[in-house]
Amino acid sequence: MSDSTFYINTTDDDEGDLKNALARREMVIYPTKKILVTAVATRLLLKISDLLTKQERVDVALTGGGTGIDVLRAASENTAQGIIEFPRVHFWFGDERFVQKDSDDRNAKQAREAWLDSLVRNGLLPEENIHEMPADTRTRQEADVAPARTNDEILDAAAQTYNDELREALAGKDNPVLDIALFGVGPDGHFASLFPHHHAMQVHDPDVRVTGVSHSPKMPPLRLSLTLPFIQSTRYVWMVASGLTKADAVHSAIDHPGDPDIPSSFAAGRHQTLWMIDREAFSSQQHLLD
Ligand SMILES: O=C1O[C@H](COP(=O)(O)O)[C@@H](O)[C@H](O)[C@H]1O
Repeated sequence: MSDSTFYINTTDDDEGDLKNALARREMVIYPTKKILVTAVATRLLLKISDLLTKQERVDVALTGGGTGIDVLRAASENTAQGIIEFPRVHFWFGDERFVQKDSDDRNAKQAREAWLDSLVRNGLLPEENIHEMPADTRTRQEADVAPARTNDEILDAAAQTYNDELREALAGKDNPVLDIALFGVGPDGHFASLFPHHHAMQVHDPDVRVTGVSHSPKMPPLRLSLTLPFIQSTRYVWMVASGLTKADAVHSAIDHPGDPDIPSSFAAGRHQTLWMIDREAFSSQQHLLD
């Protein structure tokens, strides 16, 4: 394969049901991780700017994870930031590690350090436009010795808090959903904090936007996540993956839409479902381009 960018599938940008959304998935393959994260950051900024010409505010869910945070770092260096009226942009999170607010594990802390804090410092983004998921207000020691039932109750309350914040904030929009949601993919195929066969995958009620995730197979064990129905109500769902360790997961997600073994195979947006990956993450599907 040459060092070019490849597009697989196309979408007609029509609204459709979940089956159609899964059938209309697009994929863009970039030659390197560096080009990938720059391209995703640029696309994100341009899409926000485009949407702001048509609507009053834009709501974006950010992701944690190595590649996801690199995208935000790339956004912080991108001159296209200059075309965006950030006071009309609200940043949310697709999932969060339920740890103390100052923990380096928190996706929100990493996202702030990579990009959001610099927007606030430079007077571009109002602090109140950053909607962090709740943090664990207990000490780590207290959380470690708490009974599972207590943890579940605390997680449920935290999920309800973020659910209500989303519901109230989005209520004034013509379409009370997120506009763009960015997600990373784990080697096990998880996205957000939705892990294979985990109870958090069983939420089907579209009014339940957020769920607690206990006993996460990836550390830390307590998490919060947007639910599948809420993610699938989002207009633009963008998946980002890089590196050889993600190749099998990406392959399975694309080959087997709607497979509970691979949560990211359920990723779908109402207008667009776009996978953006680098060549290493594509290596299991190389035959499609040969
Ligand atoms: O724990 C998480 O993992 C996924 C994937 O992260 P990566 O480092 O393997 O790219 C991430 O998307 C999610 O936000 C995060 O909480």
